Amino acid sequence: MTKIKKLEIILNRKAGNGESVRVWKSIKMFLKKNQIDFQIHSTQKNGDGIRIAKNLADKIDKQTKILVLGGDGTLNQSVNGVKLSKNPNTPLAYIPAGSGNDFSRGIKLNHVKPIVLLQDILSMQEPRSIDIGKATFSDKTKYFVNNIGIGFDANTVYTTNHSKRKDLLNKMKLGTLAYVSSLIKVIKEQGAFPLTVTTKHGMKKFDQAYIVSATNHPYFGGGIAIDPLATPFDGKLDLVVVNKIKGKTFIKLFTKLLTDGSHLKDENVWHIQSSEFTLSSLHNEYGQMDGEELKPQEFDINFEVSSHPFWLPVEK
Ligand SMILES: Nc1ncnc2c1ncn2[C@@H]1O[C@H](COP(=O)(O)OP(=O)(O)OP(=O)(O)O)[C@@H](O)[C@H]1O
Repeated sequence: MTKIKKLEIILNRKAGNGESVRVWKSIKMFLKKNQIDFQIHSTQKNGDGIRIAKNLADKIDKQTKILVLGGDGTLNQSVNGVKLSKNPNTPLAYIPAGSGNDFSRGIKLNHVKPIVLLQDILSMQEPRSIDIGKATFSDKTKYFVNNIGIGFDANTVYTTNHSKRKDLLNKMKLGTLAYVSSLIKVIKEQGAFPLTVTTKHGMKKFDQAYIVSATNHPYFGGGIAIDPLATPFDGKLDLVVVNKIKGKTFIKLFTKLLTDGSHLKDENVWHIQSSEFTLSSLHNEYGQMDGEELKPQEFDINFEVSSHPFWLPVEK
């Protein structure tokens, strides 16, 4: 194993309802045993990941690697922090320790044990480039590793986060139950909304959009393959728009979504792959980015595919 000088570790101790602390204990033991120098930077609140990653990337040297230990939200913040720094192409290493871990699933690293992943990360000489999304809002630019959703999935994220029972169910290791009970509420409450998609080939209008996902890889919501055809290695983003449907048609489509992915062929689903497109909805809707809430708003977002170097042993 090539010796690196130091690991700067961004740790979210709240990620994965304690999973990150469990993973961190085993990693710490390995680092101490192998006399690898490290410094830990714990996030204390939302937004800390951006600040810490920016500060670290501002003064990074060649023998130091930044390692992110947390869930998709912590990785999102770390990528955005690096992009704001003086060295926006600073590679990031990542060990998933969240609840959903959709990014690691999307790059097919979710079955790799943390210590095995750490050994690969330490020995890598060159980082690998992986697609990420770049979203330009009217007032800001944000990068995302998984997806940005408007409507149904975003409403589910919002409803779960604001559910009074969430903390209790999480403590009882029943987080999925919180998600399912939110899902039932959202199915009842989420309405259709108008959406305009603009690509280099023209404009498409939807009067009854219901699920809208601009995605870098197949997964949202902790392993639901909204877009089985998406890959973070093709230099494109995918867009899936599902129209509002009811009753048996909805159940049939939902079953396809949760089982064999054939929903993409359904007449109520529209799917494109493109390096750039714009989404516009003049309707107050919930939004989510990598599982984190975007406050309800009228969306007007330009999407472009981008990429970032990662210390991650991925195969295309
Ligand atoms: N010390 C802290 N206390 C409370 N919240 C924190 C703290 N540190 C970070 N956060 C916030 O915790 C949230 C969740 O983090 P993260 O997404 O990494 O974990 P997760 O939700 O368990 O994983 P996943 O997104 O993969 O499901 C993020 O919004 C992050 O800003």
